[in-house]
Amino acid sequence: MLKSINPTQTAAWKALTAHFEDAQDLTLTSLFANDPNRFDKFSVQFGNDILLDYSKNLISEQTLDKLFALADETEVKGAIEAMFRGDKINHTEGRSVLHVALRNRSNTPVMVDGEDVMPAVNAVLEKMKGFSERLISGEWKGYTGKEITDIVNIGIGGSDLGPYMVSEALAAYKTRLNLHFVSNVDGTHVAETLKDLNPETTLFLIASKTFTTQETMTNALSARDWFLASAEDQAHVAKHFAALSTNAQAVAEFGIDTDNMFEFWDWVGGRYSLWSAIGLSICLAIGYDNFIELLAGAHDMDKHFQSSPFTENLPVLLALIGLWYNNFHGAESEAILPYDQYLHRFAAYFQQGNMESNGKYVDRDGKPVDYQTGPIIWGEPGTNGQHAFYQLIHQGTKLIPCDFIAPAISHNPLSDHHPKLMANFFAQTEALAFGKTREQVEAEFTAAGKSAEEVADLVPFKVFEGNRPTNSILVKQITPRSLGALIAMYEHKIFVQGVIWNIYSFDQWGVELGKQLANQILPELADQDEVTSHDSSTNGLINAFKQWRA
Ligand SMILES: O=P(O)(O)OC[C@H]1O[C@](O)(CO)[C@@H](O)[C@@H]1O
Repeated sequence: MLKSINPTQTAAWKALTAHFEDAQDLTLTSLFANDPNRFDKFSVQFGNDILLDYSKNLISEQTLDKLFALADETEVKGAIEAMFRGDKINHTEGRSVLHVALRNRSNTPVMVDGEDVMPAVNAVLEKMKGFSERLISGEWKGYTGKEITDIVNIGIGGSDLGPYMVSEALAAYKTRLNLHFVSNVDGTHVAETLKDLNPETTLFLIASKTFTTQETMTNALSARDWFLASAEDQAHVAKHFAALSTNAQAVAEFGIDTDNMFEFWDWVGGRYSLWSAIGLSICLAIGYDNFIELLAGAHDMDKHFQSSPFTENLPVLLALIGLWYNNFHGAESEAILPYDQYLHRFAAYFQQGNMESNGKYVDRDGKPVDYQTGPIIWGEPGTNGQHAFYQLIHQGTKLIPCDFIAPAISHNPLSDHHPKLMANFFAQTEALAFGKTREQVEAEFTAAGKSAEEVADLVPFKVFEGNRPTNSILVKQITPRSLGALIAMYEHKIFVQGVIWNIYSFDQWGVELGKQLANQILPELADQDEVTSHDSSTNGLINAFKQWRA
């Protein structure tokens, strides 16, 4: 169990509060003007894969020193050790937090309740290898003897977002199998997905840690009905359905052959589970060897996180910088902006990763916090975002720290697309940091021959204040290995922030009430009787719904 330390009561927090007051007038323009070595000082490279430039942040060496002191006082180092050691740091569920064991390629023992989990981890990986190789090679045949061509992963939340994001991110490594992801309980999702598929050549992965999730079970039953409408014989299910779960009993009850069950364990959080059997769809999408590379990249980042001094530690640096804006500058959200079309689900993935982990108002003592915890995470790929919401980032009234992510080498080096993409990537952080002054705007207008009246009229709208902070994360190329490292970097960032905010990052009780109420409401929708059991708004809506369907 992690010790409860109120971060606001630390000396470092108080020092940061005073420092924030003193540093109000700091601008990125002056910080860069006063220090020609700022990039060298505030950038760090991870192997030959990832360069983090955090120089365009509203920080000085003093700011960082105080943030490192905060990490020390809140015992971040001890918390990292506790996680890797297998301590039950997910206190409210009484569980260890060991997604790092799933990618522990050095295979050193990792103990849970006195038992090394690595043999079980490796056994499931071997099973995933055999299964994915038989499917990809075409050796595995469907019930009419045809090769499988399409895989449908049915899962939601952590059992969908990670595999979907990675399969898209690594589409350049695609095998011959076509992957589909069904998550929403809205029948449209499964219906539209199955429309063009052939039951003879389709295999379903039912991905659910608990194997009780309403959305997934409903979609799985519809998929089974669709399949049996053609296959007719229940015995054929074994060739077309596999389960990824911790719940062997529920899998057997569903009728899936236990040979086709890929196990994982309660010490794997749903939103940290793409490294587990939940990653089977990734294996099928990009091949087992590439999946192992993904794990290896994450393991490299795990080692870096465990052993690098905080001053060079990418996840720690990102966490502390994020916290500086969240808790001192009052920023409410963070944008993740990948300049890579393949990463189009990256921000959506970390919406769950971050917001389900750190969206908590109760501290480790069970008391409400009196400071801000997890930020709102959002984002879309550049350059699309530039033509949609960047206006607000540049000239709006809200402070939105942004992470810009881009690969130096494209998988699709078509004509001059990549230089153009990258020119935008570099230009945006420069524009956000340094803006455009009134004098610059006036000079441009004058050079363009505008009258003094026009200049006076338009100048205010064309000024960019700048001083908008960004991190730039330049990746050599998006490969399975670098992507593994990138994902693990963000996972550990979330961990560090949760430790400092004195919250439990690995439970998600906040999703339960909605599920409970939906289960109460569902039977009320089955007849035409007027509903009176709720508040007037909920009753009114349910009754209007019933009337429209009558
Ligand atoms: O894998 P399961 O058990 O179906 O759960 C799916 C998702 O539901 C949640 O429990 C809550 O939304 C997530 O944490 C989890 O990733």
